[in-house]
Amino acid sequence: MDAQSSLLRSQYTICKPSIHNSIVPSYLSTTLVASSRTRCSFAFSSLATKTKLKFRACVKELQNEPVTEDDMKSKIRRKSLAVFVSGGGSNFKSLHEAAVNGFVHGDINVLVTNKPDCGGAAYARDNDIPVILFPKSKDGSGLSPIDLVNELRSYNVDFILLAGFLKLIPAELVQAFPRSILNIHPSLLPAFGGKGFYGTKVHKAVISSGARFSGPTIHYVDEEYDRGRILAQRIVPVLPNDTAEELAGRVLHEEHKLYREVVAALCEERIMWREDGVPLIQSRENPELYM
Ligand SMILES: Nc1nc2c(c(=O)[nH]1)N[C@@H](CN(C=O)c1ccc(C(=O)N[C@@H](CCC(=O)O)C(=O)O)cc1)CN2
Ligand SMILES: NCC(=O)N[C@@H]1O[C@H](COP(=O)([O-])[O-])[C@@H](O)[C@H]1O
Repeated sequence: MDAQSSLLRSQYTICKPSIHNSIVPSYLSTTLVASSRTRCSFAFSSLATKTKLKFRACVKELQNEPVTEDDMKSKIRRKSLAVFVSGGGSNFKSLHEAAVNGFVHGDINVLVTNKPDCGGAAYARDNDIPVILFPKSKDGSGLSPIDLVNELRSYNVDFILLAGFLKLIPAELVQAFPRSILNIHPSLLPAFGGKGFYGTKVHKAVISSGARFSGPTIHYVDEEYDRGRILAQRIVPVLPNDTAEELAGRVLHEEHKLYREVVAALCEERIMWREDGVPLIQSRENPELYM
């Protein structure tokens, strides 16, 4: 092993190779994660072109050349996303636009809904995104939980994003996609969450409580309503003469921005889990900062 590779090994925590058959020298055919300021983390893919891109990006980093966003994204696999809606789907549309314009390093490959005539489903059909009915409706149409898991697997779904979906996600789905299902809720959880707290009902309860602030929460989904690990929140003021509709509009505006930022971090693998189980988002600009 030459001096450079031994230096590399001394500075970095060597992890298990994520993918074999790389075309680069053996001492680089592993995942190296910098322990110091310059982070040079790369996992080589089995595709020569991607490996060259990743290797080039890492060498640029080691040579202290600026690494562009494209360099970063060329090292990370583009993610496959499923969105679940029950209503108008403004968060879904916002996320789809972010995926199309490149802000989110992923593709929304399937929409799931319990309301096939809702606005979100119409938008999906207009944009050639397959629509799946879940759960089963009274006439027997729609998928069972196991069939839905299998269907999502057929789209290679990495993450499930709930966006105004009003049915309980069953344990089969939660267990099939661990730490991979997010929900956006229009209050500062744990306040004003749980069964019965959805849509305008949430905002009416916030106003009635006299709370001075509200805002969206994005959290991981577990078997209960709104009890999963909180990942991100934003606050908005509750004004003295607010109607539920006015507060809803103020919160929804923040929801769109927050969900785009969180899903971008998710797809760029910038979610870190603290030892006590709290998930944190690593800043895109400065990897030393978390939020
Ligand atoms: N397993 C989970 N499933 C879902 C979660 C979750 O956290 N874990 N979040 C909800 C979204 N949500 C709040 O963010 C929510 C949606 C609906 C309800 C509710 O009370 N629904 C009614 C039925 C409403 C209807 O059919 O029109 C009910 O269950 O009686 C509470 C919270 C999505 N799923
Ligand atoms: N408890 C779940 C819940 O109330 N979700 C809320 O439904 C709305 C969906 O709007 P959209 O369909 O326009 O994205 C959003 O405000 C979301 O926070």
